[in-house]
Amino acid sequence: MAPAHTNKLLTDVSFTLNNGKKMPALGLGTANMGPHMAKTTEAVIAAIEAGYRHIDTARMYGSEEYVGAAIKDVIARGIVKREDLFITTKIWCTYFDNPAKCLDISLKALGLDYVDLLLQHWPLCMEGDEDGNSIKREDGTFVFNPNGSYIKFYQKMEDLYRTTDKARSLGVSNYSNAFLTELLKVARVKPVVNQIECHPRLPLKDIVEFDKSLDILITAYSPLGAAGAPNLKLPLVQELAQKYNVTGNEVLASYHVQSGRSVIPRSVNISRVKENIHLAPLTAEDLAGLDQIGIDEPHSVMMPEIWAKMIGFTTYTKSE
Ligand SMILES: NC(=O)C1=CN([C@@H]2O[C@H](COP(=O)(O)OP(=O)(O)OC[C@H]3O[C@@H](n4cnc5c(N)ncnc54)[C@H](OP(=O)(O)O)[C@@H]3O)[C@@H](O)[C@H]2O)C=CC1
Ligand SMILES: O=C[C@H](O)[C@@H](O)[C@@H](O)[C@H](O)C(=O)O
Repeated sequence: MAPAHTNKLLTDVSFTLNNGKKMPALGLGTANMGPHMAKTTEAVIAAIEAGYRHIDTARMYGSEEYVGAAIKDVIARGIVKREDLFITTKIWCTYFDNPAKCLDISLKALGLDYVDLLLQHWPLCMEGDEDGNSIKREDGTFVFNPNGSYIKFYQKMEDLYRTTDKARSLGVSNYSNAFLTELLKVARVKPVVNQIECHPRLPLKDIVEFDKSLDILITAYSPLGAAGAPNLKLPLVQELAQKYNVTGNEVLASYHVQSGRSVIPRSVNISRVKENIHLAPLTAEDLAGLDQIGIDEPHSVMMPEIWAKMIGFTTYTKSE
């Protein structure tokens, strides 16, 4: 008989941030919903009913309105109180000069007075249209602002954090060690989180170890390898799922949680959202085996190569 997974649930684990606040380890991602956007509300409601307390969104995703509708519903039905939830949103790169405007739009869309965590989405400054959308060239590439500074962008977010009650914690996303080092030379508010692409094919050990040494929590995005969930096909993931009687999704989430990282898988499939909540008791050997996949052949699924180069991701190879 297959050994049972632990009775411990991913939804029961939380981490203490460097400002003393707690962050639930498992969050639901809401990016790239495309034609499934309308299902976001249902997915977030299902997640909260199943015990998730952490939802990840961003102005750039267009999902905040749908997340907001779900929050309104679960609070109205008495399932949770606002203070039980941990809501993250992100300032898009076109608002580098005015993050306050972006946050106000986000809060209105979410129907909230504050978010629990506000992230700088990328350490990049982009040209935008009047709605804050990135301007793209005909070939699909983004137009960067040559005079924009990612550090000044973060400092404006610090002002927002220090002078309003609209963000309970401040963090960054897609920061390499070189960019974080430069930021920390002048930051008055140390980021609590660095949200990065991280999974067995891109373990980014250098960033994971550096951020840990600074007490900056990693949140792992694209844990399944993004659209089509290609990481579920990794033989070691399948082997560990069988060994611990869990799903591949649970192995890929437990890989982070057992290593002290939060993780934000996305799904609009309600049964997947509800069922993939068991913590697999992965051993140090299992974790090292999963890391080794991407140490041998690092592979990003999300980060455009040109962006990676601009922001100092030296271990990066190429997108699929
Ligand atoms: N800070 C940043 O720059 C970034 C942040 N993020 C955040 O991280 C979150 C997660 O990353 P994301 O890139 O969305 O991708 P994930 O790695 O979470 O993969 C999501 C995809 O996997 C599919 N999937 C899940 N389980 C299965 C299964 N058992 N079988 C088949 N397919 C499956 C989902 O389909 P289905 O819905 O049908 O289950 C969905 O298409 C984002 O939603 C966002 O919140 C992501 C990218 C960049
Ligand atoms: O092409 C760029 C990338 O897709 C970028 O837009 C996303 O990774 C985004 O940051 C997200 O959070 O989903």
